[in-house]
Amino acid sequence: MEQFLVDNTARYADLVAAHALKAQTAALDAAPEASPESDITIAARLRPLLPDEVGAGQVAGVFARPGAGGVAELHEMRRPVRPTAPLALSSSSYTVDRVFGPDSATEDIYTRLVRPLVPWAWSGGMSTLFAYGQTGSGKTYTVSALECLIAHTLFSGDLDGARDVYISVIELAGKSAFDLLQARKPVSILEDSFGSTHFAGAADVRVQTGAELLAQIEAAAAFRRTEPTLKNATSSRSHAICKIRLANPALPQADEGVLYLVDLAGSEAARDKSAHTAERMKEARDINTSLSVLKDCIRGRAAVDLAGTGKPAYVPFRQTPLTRVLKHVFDPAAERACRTTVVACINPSFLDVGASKSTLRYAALLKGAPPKPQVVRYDPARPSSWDNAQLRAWVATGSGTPAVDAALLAPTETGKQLLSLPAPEFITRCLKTPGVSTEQAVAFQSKFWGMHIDSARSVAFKKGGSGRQTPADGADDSANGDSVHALTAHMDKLSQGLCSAEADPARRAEPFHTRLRPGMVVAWTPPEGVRGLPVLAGRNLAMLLAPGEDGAWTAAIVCPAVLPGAFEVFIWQQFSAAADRFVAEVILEYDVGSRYYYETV
Ligand SMILES: Nc1ncnc2c1ncn2[C@@H]1O[C@H](COP(=O)(O)OP(=O)(O)OP(=O)(O)O)[C@@H](O)[C@H]1O
Repeated sequence: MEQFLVDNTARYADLVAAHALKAQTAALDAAPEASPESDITIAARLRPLLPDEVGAGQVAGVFARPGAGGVAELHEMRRPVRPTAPLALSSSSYTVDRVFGPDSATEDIYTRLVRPLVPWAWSGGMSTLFAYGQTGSGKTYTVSALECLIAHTLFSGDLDGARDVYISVIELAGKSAFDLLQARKPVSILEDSFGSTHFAGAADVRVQTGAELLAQIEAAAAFRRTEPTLKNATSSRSHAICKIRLANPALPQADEGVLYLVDLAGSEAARDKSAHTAERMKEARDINTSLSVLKDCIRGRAAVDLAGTGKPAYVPFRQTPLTRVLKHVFDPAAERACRTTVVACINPSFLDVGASKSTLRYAALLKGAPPKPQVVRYDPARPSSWDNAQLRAWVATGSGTPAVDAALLAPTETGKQLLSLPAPEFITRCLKTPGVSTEQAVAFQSKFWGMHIDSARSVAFKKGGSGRQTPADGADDSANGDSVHALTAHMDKLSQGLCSAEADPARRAEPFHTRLRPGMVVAWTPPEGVRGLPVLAGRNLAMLLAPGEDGAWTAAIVCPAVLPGAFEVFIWQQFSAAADRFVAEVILEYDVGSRYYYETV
């Protein structure tokens, strides 16, 4: 096909020129400008043909429709079925918010569509910029230039107030994630019990000037893996994600702003891969897999927009690390408002019209109305919904005798912020109240966390029941309770030795009580009035250590840890209990990066 096009380049160019003439005389339907209120804006950027492409006789096959702002036109010429039939053009058009032609500068894209993301994140919102398109279409070129402009705006002094700015940069390749600010140290992508995504183990560097921010981005770029391919001499073989966190020191109780800048790896058509080695082929497979899940999420998100029809929506964002990071863009249950700008990058060559069509199709699909963020309403059973006054009122009545002084425990924090507080800090604050013992403080912290876990579980069940996201996208609900307090999402498959699951799959079907073994984590029922052990109001976990006499087991307490959603084994807090106190197996995996256990989804 490519040879057919090359052989007929002159005819193709004539047909395109004739089409352009017709289009100019026709009335052009002006595409609507991107609404400033819209939560997602889509740009298409057509890069210029590069000198070597022009040298090879390639011509453009994708154009910005003149005067129409947001319409891209593509022209294909197919080999006729009958050799004597005249060559004809098949033209199609796609509408996005704005199409930037080959002469447009990155500053144009920034001013029109990207700049509004910065004040949004500055004021505590979540903003995301991502560029996608086929390999060699200009994603890295565009994102790097936009990063410079964003760094300038963040430190220009034009935005109200002061923010502490932190940056992390990671690379996602297949199922692995690497910290580009720590010389490619492996990290994990974890989801906490509030549904937020974390780069566990990644550096989070504070920067105080635009130059420092850019220096970090440049340092990270030096560690990003690129390889020469047929299409691009410096092809990125992975997705790069830069996360800029904006903390407001004047309002510590407010949500932090987050700005994600994502340069996706490019998709490759079969002919782009003809010279790939086995290793390049594997990379290409991983890239195409994660991009195809991204497309499924785009499709799912579009289906959510049709939710008024009663059609249940399925957005499979938990399937790959990439879509887990971009979850807030697609998640129908997201609680935080999020603004997104997508730049669909296009190589305009007539040889790549098929790939450009696919890029534009998904861009157009993203243009639908975004899922509305849910309003977090006060729920007395849900600590993460409490403001400071509601939290303090509960502490005054729910912390035992003597009551913990709420002003000392939570001077400014909301319920969600107190849940995020490291356990030792929580306990230290409780101990500031005269008369409060360590046991009381530990039990109170456990009760508070237990309440959060239980409320998260009931939210997950409600969502499942309403036909929205079902627990953990098909996770084994009986084993892990639900998707919300199953926070995990390990990128690297941890070895069986680091996982509490039964290693032998055949044995997993056996009744739970016949499978008890050292290392297994179980939910258990503590006896009434047990003393000296932290007992949670909700589910209690323990790790079995060794069988004892009369069917009893020695076990160690497993408690919620400092990092939200993580668990740690209190190996020093052992107890002995009859096997009938153990009610279900709970599968935890050990994360080497954070050194905590996480429940598997
Ligand atoms: N708007 C543009 N103006 C001029 N040159 C451009 C433009 N966009 C991209 N290029 C050039 O095109 C080539 C490919 O660009 P880039 O590496 O950004 O592509 P990519 O989409 O990131 O590719 P991959 O997915 O393979 O990493 C580079 O040489 C780059 O300098």
